[in-house]
Amino acid sequence: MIPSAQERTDPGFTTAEHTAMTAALDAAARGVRGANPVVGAALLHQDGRILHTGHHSGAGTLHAEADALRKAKDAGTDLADVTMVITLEPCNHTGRTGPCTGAILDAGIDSVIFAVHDGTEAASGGGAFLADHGVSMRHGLLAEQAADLNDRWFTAQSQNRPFVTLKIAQSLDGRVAAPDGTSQWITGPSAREAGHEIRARVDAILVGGGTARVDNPTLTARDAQGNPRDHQPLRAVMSRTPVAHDARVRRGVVASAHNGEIDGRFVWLNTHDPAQALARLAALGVTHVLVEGGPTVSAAFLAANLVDELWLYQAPMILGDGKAALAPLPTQTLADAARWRSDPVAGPSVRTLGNDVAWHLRPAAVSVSK
Ligand SMILES: NC(=O)C1=CN([C@@H]2O[C@H](COP(=O)(O)OP(=O)(O)OC[C@H]3O[C@@H](n4cnc5c(N)ncnc54)[C@H](OP(=O)(O)O)[C@@H]3O)[C@@H](O)[C@H]2O)C=CC1
Ligand SMILES: Nc1c(N[C@@H]2O[C@H](COP(=O)(O)O)[C@@H](O)[C@H]2O)[nH]c(=O)[nH]c1=O
Repeated sequence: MIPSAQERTDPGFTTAEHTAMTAALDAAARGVRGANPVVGAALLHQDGRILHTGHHSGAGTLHAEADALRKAKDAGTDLADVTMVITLEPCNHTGRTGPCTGAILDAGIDSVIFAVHDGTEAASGGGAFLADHGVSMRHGLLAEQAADLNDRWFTAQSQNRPFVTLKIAQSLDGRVAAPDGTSQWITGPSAREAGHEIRARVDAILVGGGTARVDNPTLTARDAQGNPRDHQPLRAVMSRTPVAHDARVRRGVVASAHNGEIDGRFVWLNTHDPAQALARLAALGVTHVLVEGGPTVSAAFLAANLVDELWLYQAPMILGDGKAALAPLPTQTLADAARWRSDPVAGPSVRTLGNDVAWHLRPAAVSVSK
């Protein structure tokens, strides 16, 4: 569930519209974080009934508006006297899917309420476009909640960088490897499979040189049987030391679902600066990157405030010594500690996976101008 809707009704909106936006926000939370914002939509009849809701399930899938309209079409719902209530301004461009503005006009919807503007260069202007085509447009309803829902996505967009997901698989005492460097495996099969699901939906996966040297990982996306998944992320190693010629991460892997030229490729990022690494990945077309450690690189991204989402997998194992999950950060006193909060998007923020626990988090600080 999304943080509860604000108690007061926004001026200019009815209670039914308020309820519909709350339903749209809840629907948005069924999506996943990544290259695209999470978005929800509700079709509200004049008589107060919410006819259908829709949500966006990630890059390449139907947008929330189109999802709600598809449900309406499948159910044969009459869309006369219906307002489309959306958490984000409808897009006005053709990306991997068609423009939502067109879908709204085609469906004969003549009234739209959206919560916050889509300020991205490619998708913005949908509100004005629809108004020009005779649709009654209103916005600002539950804008605070809607802006908060995608705060880090807006930040990443404004910084022209990929959305960054960090994954850590640690012991009960917060360690990611034993003193001799062994770490496979700390978490069990279910938690690791969840990690592979993330690998399968990002454009790129990044590790530091230490992980590349100690683990010699493949960084491929695999299913529960160990077979390669259709989509393979670009595999990146961030280090000043060149990556060994025979490193597994350099080995070719075939992505059968071709989403771009970078799929399954390897890239060496010769830098210690996370912002530079992201700029390089962005130039290659990466919009969502999974940072899989190790502790030095994870800490560098956190110190630079460049982590938008964190998946923390914790195993009931005590190592006692070995690598801490994060290299030291500059925090000296509790008041300066970086705060995180449970993420309501993509299912329960805390869940049990086999013997392990997965905790889905996002930075607590709101660092976006709304
Ligand atoms: N359980 C888990 O989830 C995971 C565990 N691990 C474990 O972690 C251990 C490796 O730890 P660690 O060496 O910290 O791994 P890292 O992957 O963080 O690699 C650190 C190395 O990356 C380079 N580097 C890149 N950016 C920076 C930066 N900003 N500052 C300093 N160096 C940077 C340096 O190499 P160079 O000098 O060549 O430039 C540095 O030595 C292994 O034992 C591995 O098994 C690793 C990943 C996940
Ligand atoms: N040890 C550890 C993880 N480690 C991560 O997995 C990488 C190995 O990837 P691959 O060679 O493709 O299987 C390794 O380098 C590190 O990034 N992950 C987890 O989910 N649980 C674990 O216990």
